[in-house]
Amino acid sequence: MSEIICARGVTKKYADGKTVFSGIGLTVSATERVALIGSNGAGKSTLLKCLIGLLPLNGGEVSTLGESIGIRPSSRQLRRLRQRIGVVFQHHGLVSRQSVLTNVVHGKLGLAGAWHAWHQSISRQQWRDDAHEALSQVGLCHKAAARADELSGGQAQRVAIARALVRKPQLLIADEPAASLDPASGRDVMALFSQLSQDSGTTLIYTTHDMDHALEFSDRIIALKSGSVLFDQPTANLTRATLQEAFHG
Ligand SMILES: Nc1ncnc2c1ncn2[C@@H]1O[C@H](COP(=O)(O)OP(=O)(O)OP(=O)(O)O)[C@@H](O)[C@H]1O
Repeated sequence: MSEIICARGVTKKYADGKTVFSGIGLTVSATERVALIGSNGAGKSTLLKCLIGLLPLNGGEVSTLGESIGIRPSSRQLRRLRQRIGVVFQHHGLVSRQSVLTNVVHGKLGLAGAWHAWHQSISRQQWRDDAHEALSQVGLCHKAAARADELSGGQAQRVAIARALVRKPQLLIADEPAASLDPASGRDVMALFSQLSQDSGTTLIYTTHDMDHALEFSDRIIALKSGSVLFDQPTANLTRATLQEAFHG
């Protein structure tokens, strides 16, 4: 299987001088579903952002989707990279007063030639068609005309997933996508992510504190602890007891 992420010796410090992690190495293969676990402050979100160029590194190298991100990636490299990645955060970040469809169309912004395309009515219709398709993938076509602030938390998170999918990404990144949802809605959202990534062969990397979500929806689990990788194993080799080590002591 081809590698789509290869990180070596990755070190990250924030401006206050605190080192979040150092010397992290990992690879992710195409079509893998990877759960990143660890207790609060372990550095999961920071590592995700480093892997996709949202945060600069202080040391080491990352190659993601063929783009080498060193300490100073060019803005062109970062733009190319971001066009091929869909990101979903814990808080959906929808524009509350706009329709669900418009929110999904927003996922197209930032793609190459997006503003030029928007000024051509054929492309605009194409974008709406793509947004409807993404909404049907998350089972919410019937909500296309609703305002975003009329949705439940679980529905809003599914719309955020559709907004990421409308870019037809090669890599889906989800930072605690279920953390603000009730247990049933959270599980539904994770099951949806997992299914969509398997159906389309899209690589999925997500962070979670929920051991069931890690065990049920990943092929591999990477645990961060005390600034380094505690373990990086196929999920089939792991038990709840091993996962607990990532959260205690
Ligand atoms: N912008 C920032 N400036 C300074 N320190 C930061 C910043 N963002 C995060 N940190 C610190 O970096 C460390 C790792 O934070 P990060 O959010 O990556 O951890 P996490 O594992 O995702 O935590 P959680 O599970 O609570 O979301 C924490 O100590 C945090 O306080």
